[in-house]
Amino acid sequence: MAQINGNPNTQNEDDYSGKKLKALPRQLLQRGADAVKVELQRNRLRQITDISQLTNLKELNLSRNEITDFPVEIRALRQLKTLYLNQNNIKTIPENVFPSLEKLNFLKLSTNRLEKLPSDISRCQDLTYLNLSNNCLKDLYPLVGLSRLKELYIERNQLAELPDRLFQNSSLNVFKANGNPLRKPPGEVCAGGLKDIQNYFAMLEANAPDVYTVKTMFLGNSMAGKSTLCRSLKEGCPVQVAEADRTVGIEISEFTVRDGSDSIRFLFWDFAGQEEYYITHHVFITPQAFVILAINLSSYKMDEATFKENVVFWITNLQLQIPDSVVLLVGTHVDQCQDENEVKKKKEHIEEQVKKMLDTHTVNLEQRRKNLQEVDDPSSNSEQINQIERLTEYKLKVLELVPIDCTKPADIDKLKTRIKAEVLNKDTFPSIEQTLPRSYYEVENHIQELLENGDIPEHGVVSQDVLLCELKNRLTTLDDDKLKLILQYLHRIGVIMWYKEIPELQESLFVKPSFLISLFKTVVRHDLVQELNKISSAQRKSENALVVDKKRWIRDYEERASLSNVAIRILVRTELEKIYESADKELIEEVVGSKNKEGSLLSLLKHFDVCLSTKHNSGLNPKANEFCPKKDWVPSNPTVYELDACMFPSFLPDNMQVEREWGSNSSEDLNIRVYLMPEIPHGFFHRLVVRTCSFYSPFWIGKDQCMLCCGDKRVLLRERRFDEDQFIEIRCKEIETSEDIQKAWKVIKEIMKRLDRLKEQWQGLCQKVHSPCKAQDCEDFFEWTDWHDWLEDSETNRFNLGLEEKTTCRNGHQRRTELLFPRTPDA
Ligand SMILES: Nc1nc2c(ncn2[C@@H]2O[C@H](COP(=O)(O)OP(=O)(O)OP(=O)(O)O)[C@@H](O)[C@H]2O)c(=O)[nH]1
Repeated sequence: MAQINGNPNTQNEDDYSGKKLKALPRQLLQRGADAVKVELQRNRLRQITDISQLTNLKELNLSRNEITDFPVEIRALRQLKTLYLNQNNIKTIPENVFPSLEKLNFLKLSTNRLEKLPSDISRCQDLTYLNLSNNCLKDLYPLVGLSRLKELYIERNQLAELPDRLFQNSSLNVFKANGNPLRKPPGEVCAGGLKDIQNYFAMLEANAPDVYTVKTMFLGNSMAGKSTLCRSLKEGCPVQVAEADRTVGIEISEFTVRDGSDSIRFLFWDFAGQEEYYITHHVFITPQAFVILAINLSSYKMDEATFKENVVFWITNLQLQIPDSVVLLVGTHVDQCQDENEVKKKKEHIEEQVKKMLDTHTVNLEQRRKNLQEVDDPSSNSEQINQIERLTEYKLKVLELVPIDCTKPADIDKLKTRIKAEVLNKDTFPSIEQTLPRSYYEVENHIQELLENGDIPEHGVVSQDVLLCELKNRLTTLDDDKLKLILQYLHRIGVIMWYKEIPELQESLFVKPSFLISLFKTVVRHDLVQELNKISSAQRKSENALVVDKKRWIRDYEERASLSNVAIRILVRTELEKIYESADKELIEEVVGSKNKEGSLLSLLKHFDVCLSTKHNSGLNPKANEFCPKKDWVPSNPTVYELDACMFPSFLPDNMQVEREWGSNSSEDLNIRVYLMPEIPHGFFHRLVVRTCSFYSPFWIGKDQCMLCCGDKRVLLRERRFDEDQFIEIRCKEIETSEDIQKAWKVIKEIMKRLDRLKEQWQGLCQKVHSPCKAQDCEDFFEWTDWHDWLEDSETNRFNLGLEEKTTCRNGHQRRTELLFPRTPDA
């Protein structure tokens, strides 16, 4: 059949995708009843008229167009089974469309501007897949009654409540709802999945109380007054914190404020301000948080450098990690400022600079969105455009600065009143109110009682079986399954810790999070060298270590950020004995491990990418499998237990070892640059290194470089932060044969997969992938837009390798394509 625009692959299939169409092509309409499947995605369609002529249409793809009004004519397509309308600008769907679509079973309406669903959508009784993510929906009641629905996606809408009848439907097996201001059930319940939601509704009483819970994080530079604020707010009066009593790691506390009949429960997380601790902050920073950013006003100088140090670092990190958080600026040490005028000026300076910073952020986002839309085929960038649009909506809220003197009761009161008012403001905190079944509180209260009565050891580490048994004795109506779901919820809100996903820790629960944190502090601390120096001869001898061993532990830590496992065992044991006087042997062994078994502390530190196992004396991971020529690479078991030491890449002083092993760069190196915008987040590179090196071998790690060996090939990973363009470079050396190329791309793919997964933890981060032109002095590059498809693609042959096609840069230099990307331009 002759066709000018479309590509009829089969007689019934009409492919008009990506043709910049503004109206339906005549040829298509002429097909009338012959058309069965029509692809019109990635065009510029705004209105869809005359489509009712295609009376036999079974599948219609109108995604990634510019449709604003729902195409009502669709109602005439009675044979329609599959309909894609995602990534358009549809605001409403009229009534009387869905009752006619009796056969429709797949409907994708994600990324539109829908505020409401038509009440008759439930008449679409065959619907099994429905995607409504990225809209502005507030109510899902119209979906009740869709009895065959199996998959429902409603992420990132404005839903506060979900209808319980929706979950009485037994067919539903996939349900995703993150990114909504949910209170019934709360987001932390939904995060557990369908079973948790069903369980929640099954337990929810008609008169279940509404509570306000606020996770409050105290951030700011060292000595800014965070602990003072935290403790004073809790006590309701000024509390003096001695300078020597610096926060190590994180401190957790809790208190409740009453406001008439309402009570607000605050969970306080006081983060230490010294840089050494930043590497563990990501473990505890969670979404939907209220952040109190403390700034010492007396030492604040009204210049760029102090603003950067005291404010920019924190706000940028929050913007990247939890862009929907609310930040209250608190200026401390007012009593040490000269007069009110100084306070006033400093407050104005900080607020002005913050405003500028947030405005620049918005302008940059807008600019980036424009750039992505102005390309020839904007739909190829639609994922990134969506992300930016979401970020523009999820603005970080920074509230007016409260200047206080932490030594004055009236000021503590003033701050408390201000915090209460902000927390109860629905515009600032839309999802602070939560409705929970009583049994959720009961479980929590019983755990506290068990701790107080000594039925759970003081440190709060308890096995799953013991805890379940104790709770079942007390709460006879709850079975194991229900209890486990409630415990998981308590883990998600940070009241207890239960890392079910770490095999070594599945069976243990930490019902006192502060205990776990105190363990972290024993090895991640600013004064670790001092602590190592303090190790006594008796402690040394308990591990059969000599004085020279102790000296080597200190030297290795200082020079290579490598801490011997023996030293870790001694430090943790000392700490446990200090806290609990006579800590039981079993606990010590569980936490610190032994010569043959890794303890839970190391499992956790590794799980959170804080450190990785190495040999004490080298940067090598000798147990990992090598990537051998002519043999498919098999990753080493990531849980391999190394006897010797842990390396903390964030604390490495230099790159000397890596540079020695790598040698010099060559213009022939395979070279990929992953640009991260607006910047590479603090800690990102080292976490990537930990993830990659736990899998590959052997490796050498430096301050901002890391070299991996795969068979006889060397791969370099490095962080480049020279100017505003910050990127992570992946280079591979000595690539000659087609086999070399294949192998190198396989390694790069593994690294990029880890990078991509890690990036998910920073919602505000965007990325671009380039391969620079290899010609000398040429500054041109090739942009790689479909790298994401490559990562997802399980059949590597979709991206052809080794076809010896040539690619030419804008300056006319040619290179074989597979040396730039793992694909040919037309693949
Ligand atoms: N005069 C005065 N002293 C304050 C004020 N706020 C805090 N301080 C003192 O400043 C010192 C540091 O306060 P902390 O609360 O320990 O500071 P931090 O931010 O928790 O410090 P890190 O633990 O290092 O992260 C303490 O000695 C406090 O007593 C204030 O408003 N006025």
